[in-house]
Amino acid sequence: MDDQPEMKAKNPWHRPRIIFITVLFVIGIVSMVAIGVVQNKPLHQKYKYGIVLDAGSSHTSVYIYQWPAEKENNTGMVQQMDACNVPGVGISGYSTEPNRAGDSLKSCMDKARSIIPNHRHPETPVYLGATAGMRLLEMKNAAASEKVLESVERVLQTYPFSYQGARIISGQEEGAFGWITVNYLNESLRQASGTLGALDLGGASTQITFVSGQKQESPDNSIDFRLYGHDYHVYTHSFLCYGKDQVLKLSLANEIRPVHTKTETIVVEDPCFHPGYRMNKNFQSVFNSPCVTGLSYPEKNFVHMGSGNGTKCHAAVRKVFNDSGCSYSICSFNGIFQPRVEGQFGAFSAFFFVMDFLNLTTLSLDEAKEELGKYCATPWEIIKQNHPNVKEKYLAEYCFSGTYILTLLEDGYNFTSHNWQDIKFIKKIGNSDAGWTLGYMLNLTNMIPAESPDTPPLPYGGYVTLMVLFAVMILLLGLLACKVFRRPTGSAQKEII
Ligand SMILES: Nc1ccn([C@@H]2O[C@H](COP(=O)(O)OP(=O)(O)O)[C@@H](O)[C@H]2O)c(=O)n1
Ligand SMILES: [Ca+2]
Repeated sequence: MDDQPEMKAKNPWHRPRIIFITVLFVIGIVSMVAIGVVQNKPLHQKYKYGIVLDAGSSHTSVYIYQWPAEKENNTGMVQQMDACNVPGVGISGYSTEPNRAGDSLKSCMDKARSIIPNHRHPETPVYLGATAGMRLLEMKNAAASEKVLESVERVLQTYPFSYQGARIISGQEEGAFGWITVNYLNESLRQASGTLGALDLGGASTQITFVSGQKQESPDNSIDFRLYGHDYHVYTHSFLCYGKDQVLKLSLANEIRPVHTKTETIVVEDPCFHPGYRMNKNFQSVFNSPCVTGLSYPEKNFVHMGSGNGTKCHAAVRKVFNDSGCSYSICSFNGIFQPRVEGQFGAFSAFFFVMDFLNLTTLSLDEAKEELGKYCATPWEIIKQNHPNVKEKYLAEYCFSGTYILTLLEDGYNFTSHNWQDIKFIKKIGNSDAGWTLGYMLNLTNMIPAESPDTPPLPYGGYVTLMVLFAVMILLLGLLACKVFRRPTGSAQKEII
């Protein structure tokens, strides 16, 4: 026993052996980490793509989505890669020359073809969903709406993608998919609580959709979802004709009716347009919609004259809501069942565009009303000077649109100054626009499973961090062991010397 240290000290291979073992040990650890990292990270992130065309009443937008090829069932994975606004009017605007509807989509579809990698084209689904503009055209002229859909279908089929159909979606689908979109993007679908209600304002319809704990009294307004293992009872309603462009017609028609017979030159004084605003318009532009009934003298013109009075505008806009005749315990308007609004809401599309233009998105309800009153009373000349780059047709309508939005939310949906702060006016969540298109695609590609998908217990980043930590720990322990192992040898050598 006593001569053992002496034997070790005399062995000339002892030191190189320790070095050799240590080097092997370090190489082993480094290799382990490297293999772990390489094995678990795809060298090139592979993406898949999907295209949805939102054929709205006022215009068409083409949305391109992308997601990592291997993770399509995880929430938050699908993101908007690009959005393209089709030039010109919405497809329902081509009812008299349907072929132009398809042609109008070409510039945005060419762009989609150029930005999606070629090898992915054949597997990239393309969906077109048409909303309230086409619903109205179908009511007015079913043959024309059919021709428009055929025209867009013909053009979409000429692209190298996987064409999946062009159809008019229902108001209920529009509301439900808008709700899915905002909650998918908000990542609230994994936790059963705290979903975001969805408020969508278009040109020809508006949708309200939210999870309600109250009794659903009307089956038409109730949808049950099972998503990622959670059940949701969702209230939804779409008001056809209550998009901002159709309500402008409805409210103008209300102003025209009492005056049109009295005089030869018909002057319609409108509190929702600025003082000094004066425009010749024809009846056709107001009474050409199935939303506006009653009077029709297409040949007649009228002078649309602004008087800029917020209070009177509010009173005029209120007239488009029918508050009598609710056959349920509680209604929004026009006899439609709606439980009390609950929770946080995301208000997007024209809700956002208008409120953002008017700088009202962060104000309280009372402040918003006051600011809007001042804006409406501002002379038209000054408004034009302040916004030289905004098209006059759109600029002229913001007082009306802002008043309609506040009236719809307060008098229609029954929001109050107490829960006004629960409405968040949003355009995007992350990089993706809020709207029905993403939810529509997620549903049609089965990317939202009913049950929660199995996921690795650790995300990739956590896995790598743990591997590195363990490797460093083993390395340190190894070095420590070497040191301990060498110490008695060193002391024994000293003793011998
Ligand atoms: N930058 C923009 C884009 C659209 N908009 C308006 O947002 C609305 C979009 O409606 P839409 O074309 O989706 O119509 P729906 O079919 O959804 O009713 C229209 O009233 C547009 O005028 C806006 O105010 N500002
Ligand atoms: Ca829309």
